[in-house]
Amino acid sequence: MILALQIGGGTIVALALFQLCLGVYSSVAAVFRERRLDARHLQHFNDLAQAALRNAEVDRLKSGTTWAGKRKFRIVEKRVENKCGDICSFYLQPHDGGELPPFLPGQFLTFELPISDQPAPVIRCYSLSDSPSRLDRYRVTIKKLSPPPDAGETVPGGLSSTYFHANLKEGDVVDVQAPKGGFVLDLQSERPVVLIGGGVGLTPVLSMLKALDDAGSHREVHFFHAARSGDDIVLCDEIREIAERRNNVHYRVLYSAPTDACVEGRDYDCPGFLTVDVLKRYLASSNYEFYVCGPPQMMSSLTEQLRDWGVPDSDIHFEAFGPASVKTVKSPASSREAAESVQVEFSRSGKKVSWHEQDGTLLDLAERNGIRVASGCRAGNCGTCATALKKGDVTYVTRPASSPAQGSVLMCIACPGGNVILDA
Ligand SMILES: NC(=O)C1=CN([C@@H]2O[C@H](COP(=O)(O)OP(=O)(O)OC[C@H]3O[C@@H](n4cnc5c(N)ncnc54)[C@H](OP(=O)(O)O)[C@@H]3O)[C@@H](O)[C@H]2O)C=CC1
Repeated sequence: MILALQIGGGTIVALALFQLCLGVYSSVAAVFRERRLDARHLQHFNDLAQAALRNAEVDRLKSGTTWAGKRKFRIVEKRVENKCGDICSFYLQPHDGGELPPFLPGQFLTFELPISDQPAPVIRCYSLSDSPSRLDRYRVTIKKLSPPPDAGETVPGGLSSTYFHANLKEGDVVDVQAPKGGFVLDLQSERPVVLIGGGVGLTPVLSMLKALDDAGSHREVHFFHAARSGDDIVLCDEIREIAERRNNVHYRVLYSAPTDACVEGRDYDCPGFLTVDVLKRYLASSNYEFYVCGPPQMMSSLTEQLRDWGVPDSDIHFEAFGPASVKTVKSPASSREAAESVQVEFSRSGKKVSWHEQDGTLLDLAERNGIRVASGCRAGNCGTCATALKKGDVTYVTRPASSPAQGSVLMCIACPGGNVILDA
């Protein structure tokens, strides 16, 4: 009921704002038409009206008119996206038949999956890969993670991605938390933007591109899409369709291991890895906003190279799920003697343990000592591992996607800054 009222209220506010902007735009347009002023002025007012709408929408989303906790969604379509068959899109609609709140481009959904043999629901985050303006269904695009080729049979594949691919089918219902995440495109900016997607990491940046397209943005956009070959690449037709329609959007594909069937110049633009040297071939300068999502090695090397090229940190936006791969902050202990340790007390479990730099994050330390802490993305995005800090300070090894509640810390990306007591 509250949810329905919230959504209804949000929709009414958005509609009222839309009508207001439309009214202002129409009357200004009429005046300009009468006075026979040129089309550039009309375009300017059109842009202003659109910007006002975008700002209102961003404010509404930031204020959180979505849903609390988990909500049931039905898988209405499952679509294999690549030749290898290891990447599938899942289209989701609310099982309650209610409204689908919009999201910010780049955000993700958090799933709670009842995987058999697991002591508790498995929590995983997947980026939304479609346009934020689509209010009929959400889409996530998931790669089935296989064990490394030389791992033998002892190492399992990705727990959650295997569950999605092998167990979930059209008609099934899943528990989903509302869209969240701080890796979002700044829709208010007018600066040129570079969107970089490596492998299935293209999903959040594809959503960003679609948001710009839907908004009719005139921003200069360069989309770089890195994949192994034509067998692995996904959703490129959707990007190509936008790039062909819009002069301001430029699309380049890189294959690191093209097969014999891949033709350079037709299927892809460059062989090899995406590096800053490649970017320099296509970009006039480093003065762009960069949004990067891909495999950890690519994220680390590319963000480092961008910094060396002189791109300020404020213009480098990235996201990685999984153990922190792009370090933005020095671990507190890196400035200390390796032998020095601090005491970590897990008060609820009644355990006190020493922490050294090699112990990693507080979540790693807790798990190694048999302390169960619910966790999801392990990258400071989903907030599942937020735990009350009763005493002491922590330092984050990567930027948290959003600040945890006052007095809580995200254990998956936190290291102790001295002796600490945690409510775990
Ligand atoms: N919101 C998020 O945070 C999301 C994150 N992801 C992450 O994106 C990643 C995508 O994985 P996957 O699809 O398997 O990607 P791939 O392993 O297929 O990698 C994509 C491309 O990047 C290349 N690459 C590897 N290392 C580098 C490097 N150092 N510099 C430049 N390019 C490099 C690969 O080359 P080669 O393989 O030939 O070495 C390949 O061509 C996953 O780690 C996933 O967790 C995915 C979705 C959403």
